[in-house]
Amino acid sequence: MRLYVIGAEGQVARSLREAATDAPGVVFGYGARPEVDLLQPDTLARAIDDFRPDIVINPAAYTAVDKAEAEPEQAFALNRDGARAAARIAAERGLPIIHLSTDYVFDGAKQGPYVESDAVAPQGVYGRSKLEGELAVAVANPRHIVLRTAWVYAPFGGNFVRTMLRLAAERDRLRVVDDQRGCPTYAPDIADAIIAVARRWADSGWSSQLAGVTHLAGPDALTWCGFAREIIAGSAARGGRSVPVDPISTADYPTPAARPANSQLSTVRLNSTFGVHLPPMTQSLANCLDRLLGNR
Ligand SMILES: NC(=O)C1=CN([C@@H]2O[C@H](COP(=O)(O)OP(=O)(O)OC[C@H]3O[C@@H](n4cnc5c(N)ncnc54)[C@H](O)[C@@H]3O)[C@@H](O)[C@H]2O)C=CC1
Repeated sequence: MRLYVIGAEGQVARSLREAATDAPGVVFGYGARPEVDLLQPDTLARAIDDFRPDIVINPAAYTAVDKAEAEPEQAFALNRDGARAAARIAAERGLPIIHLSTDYVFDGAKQGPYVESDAVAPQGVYGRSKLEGELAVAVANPRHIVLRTAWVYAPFGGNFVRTMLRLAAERDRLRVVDDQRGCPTYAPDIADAIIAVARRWADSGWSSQLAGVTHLAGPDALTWCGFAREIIAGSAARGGRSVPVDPISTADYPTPAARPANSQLSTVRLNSTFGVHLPPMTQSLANCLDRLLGNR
């Protein structure tokens, strides 16, 4: 099975690169800027023609949620138009595409986990651009799987876990939002899940039941404050500084982009359609902290 990944250094793309060393029977190709730039789709078309994959995977995105409010053109250029171009290039070559999207397509008003058929209502530019990307991918390529993930963290890249560890080293107390709830998702778990989804697809062949949106997120829902406390406790257990984490409200921490109060994702479809189950948050966070704090 040959998988072509757009991007190489993002949290998910780099995790796929790492997973490649432990994925028998899978040959990976990658395209990163400047050679492959989704804003110049010809570069992607050439790279795909060279590599000849069985499946294209698109984790590349404009992911700066707050900055997107000030530069919507850039967000839409990549998250909608770039996504459409990648799906079309795959479709023109008879290839399926696995595309990554976000929990921020929801408004957060629901009580409990969101399922794939729930109404979408993004609160900001980033969420709107990703939602329009989902729709554009579906129109451009009927053989698509959109995997909506959430609250992504990894031992590398810009993410909440690394920010909390840095702040804990600099400050005596942390104040973290306690009225937004979501599912932290470890990028290496996303990579394993993408490979499992691709294998399922390759082994049993395409069926239209696979198409559409599937939620791919960690099984545990927490608030940012709750997650921060887990991170600090895990860090302290590995010799890091232990600092108190005080709960604050979203109103106490205004940001340019509004975020959903609840974006917990149900993974029932991921489990039943693809047979994929992500590890518990405690296990994945421990793996991340072990890598970050040098315990392995
Ligand atoms: N980071 C998060 O918390 C969440 C991410 N997601 C989605 O998951 C996917 C993966 O996210 P991450 O790996 O965390 O993102 P990231 O921000 O770590 O990486 C983004 C990637 O996009 C690439 N990229 C940017 N502009 C490009 C261009 N013009 N051409 C080609 N590549 C370009 C970058 O080089 C980088 O590899 C994205 O679709 C994102 O929207 C969904 C929910 C939460």
